[in-house]
Amino acid sequence: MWRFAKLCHPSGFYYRNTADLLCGKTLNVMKEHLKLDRQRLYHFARRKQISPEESTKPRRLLVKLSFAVGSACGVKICSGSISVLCQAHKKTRISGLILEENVNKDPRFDWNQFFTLLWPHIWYLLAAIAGALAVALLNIQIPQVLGNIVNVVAKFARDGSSAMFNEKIKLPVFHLVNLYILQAFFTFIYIYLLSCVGERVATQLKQELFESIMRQDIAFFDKQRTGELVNRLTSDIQDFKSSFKLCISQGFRSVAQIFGCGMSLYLISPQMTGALLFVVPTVIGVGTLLGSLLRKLSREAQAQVAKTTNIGEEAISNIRTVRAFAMEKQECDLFEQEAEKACNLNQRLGLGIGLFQAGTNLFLNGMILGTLYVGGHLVSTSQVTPGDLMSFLVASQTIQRSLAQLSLLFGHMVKGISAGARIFEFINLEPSMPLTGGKTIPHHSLIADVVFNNVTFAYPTRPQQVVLKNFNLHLPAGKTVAIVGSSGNGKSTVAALLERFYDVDKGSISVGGTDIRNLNPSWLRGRAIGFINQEPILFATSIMENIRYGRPSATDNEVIEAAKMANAHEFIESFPEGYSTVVGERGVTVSGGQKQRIAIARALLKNPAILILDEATSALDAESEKIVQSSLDNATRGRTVLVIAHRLSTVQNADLIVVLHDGVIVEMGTHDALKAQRGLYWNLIRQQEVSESMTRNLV
Ligand SMILES: Nc1ncnc2c1ncn2[C@@H]1O[C@H](COP(=O)(O)OP(=O)(O)OP(=O)(O)O)[C@@H](O)[C@H]1O
Repeated sequence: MWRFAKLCHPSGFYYRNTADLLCGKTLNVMKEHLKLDRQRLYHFARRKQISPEESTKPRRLLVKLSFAVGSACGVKICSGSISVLCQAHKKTRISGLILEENVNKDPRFDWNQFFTLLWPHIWYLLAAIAGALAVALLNIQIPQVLGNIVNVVAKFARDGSSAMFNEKIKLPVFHLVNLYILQAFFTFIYIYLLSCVGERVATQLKQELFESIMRQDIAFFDKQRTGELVNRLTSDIQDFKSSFKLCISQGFRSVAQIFGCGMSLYLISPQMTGALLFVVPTVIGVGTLLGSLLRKLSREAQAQVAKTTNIGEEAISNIRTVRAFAMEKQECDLFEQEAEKACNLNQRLGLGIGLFQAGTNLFLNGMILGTLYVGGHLVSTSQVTPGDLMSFLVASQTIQRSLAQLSLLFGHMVKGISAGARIFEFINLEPSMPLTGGKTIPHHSLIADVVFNNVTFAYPTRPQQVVLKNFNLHLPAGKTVAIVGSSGNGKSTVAALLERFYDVDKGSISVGGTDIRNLNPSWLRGRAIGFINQEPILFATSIMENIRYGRPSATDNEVIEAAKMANAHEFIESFPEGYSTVVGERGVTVSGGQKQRIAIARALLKNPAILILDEATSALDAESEKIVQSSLDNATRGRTVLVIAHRLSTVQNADLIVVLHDGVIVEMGTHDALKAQRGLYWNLIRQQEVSESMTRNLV
């Protein structure tokens, strides 16, 4: 219970009663019925702004949570009981709803997480801050030394003699040179150390973010656009890193200089200092006011930049489709439009930051003029020396520069904080389906019969459309079962559920007698199941590495054996570079049939007990189909096979053929038995025969 309390809130205390409430039986009921895990439930409660104080009152939390879930589901909830929540779930799919809640439109920057990230580098960071402060201290002394030099010069000018000038001037000049050398040394130290910390932190963030993205559910990728994810990995990390470095280096230095030089000013002339005093609070006040405005604008601009990147990325990665439809101009126009919007937003942001900086500079220059006027008057009445006036001017200019730098930093900080908030938000996303954990079955004892038991499923992004309804299917070990039916009836969904890309809403799927929800998902996908689909994706590396992707520990000989089994060895050997041939991005430099055979070899290398063929030959011409089909015949021997096919001629020899219509099995049997029934299967065969004969006639 205490561990849960800690999970709920970093400080670990607030949620003690909530933990009481959600633990044990209640939590189990919720988890079972609502598919909520603790983290997601907590996140949901947070998104609905249920404050820690409220959550110490269990009943109020529950009522509020029920109302939040209820109103989101369109269910009227009159009491805060768990059973009502469960009823709400029956009417709609709360798991989908919670998923929607996962990505916040306006993420907050988590300072706790930020400091945790910095903690391992604390000594480097402290040393860098100390270096920056040392530079500030040296800068504070410079006006004083310059003042001393001016006083010496003024004295000789008054006396009208240059005797002993060198002796008198030597000491302050020597002091100044020392200050400059030390300043250079400490500048080097803090910039170098800060670069080290900045790069380490950025790399760690990048790794954590990438890991988090990689472990998300497939449903997450159904919703998120690739461009936005890439943007977070690149420009958000870059923005965060540069603003972090700037804030630490210039922030500390500027603040120290403002205070140090402020003290010097006071010591030189309290009257002149008094006039300056009201400037700092004014600048800070205006800065805070403009802050929230610029933050909002910065968020909008960054989101628009992400959108633009996404459009560009999509067009580039699908360049063949773009070219085939002669859509280059439209793509360019769309990109231009979005880039223009991003440009406008960034220009408005620039305008805001520019106005702020220009205003600050104008104000500060006016302040220098005022100082000169008042200072000149004090010198003329001998209340201060010319050296003091010089010191005062240089010190107040140092303050001016520091304030200007702070205002500049302000823009960077705004950008960095919103980039950081988005990065942390994605790092903290908890997938509803873990990648590891659960049982693995030793490969040799895996009796891979597969049973779909009363499965009902709708995609999380489209919860209203139930794709499979009470779907029951038994795939006996070592047999081939084919699923046929017209397009959009849920055939590929069956394969996706068996791979556990999504969890079923109702019912269960078992492999070798074990519910796949209790199996280790990585083992299930990585070892137990092989998957070959219509358009396999190859990586832009060598054929050897592409096949080895099936089992990274495989030796070269094992790779070659798998290629032989997939009828791929011959054509690979015919390439001048053989297995070292690089296939280009997404495998563009090999033909469709060759790509398919490489993919079969890749799947065979796993030696999976179950093989899914999702329209594996439908993209090929008759000639290639024959070769690939013979590779598949090799591949399916001794395995439990699920075939999804459009071309019915390819499944005639299956042990069982299942006809799917609207997510429901309407016919089931062997090819001959189904043909004899003269039902939907027979109709599908006739439709296909008609279209094939029409094609033949056309040719
Ligand atoms: N990721 C997804 N998110 C939401 N809906 C989806 C998703 N994938 C498929 N669907 C929908 O689920 C339904 C079944 O799709 P599925 O791909 O399983 O059909 P299919 O029978 O394999 O079709 P085809 O033969 O054309 O490949 C379709 O209405 C489709 O629009």
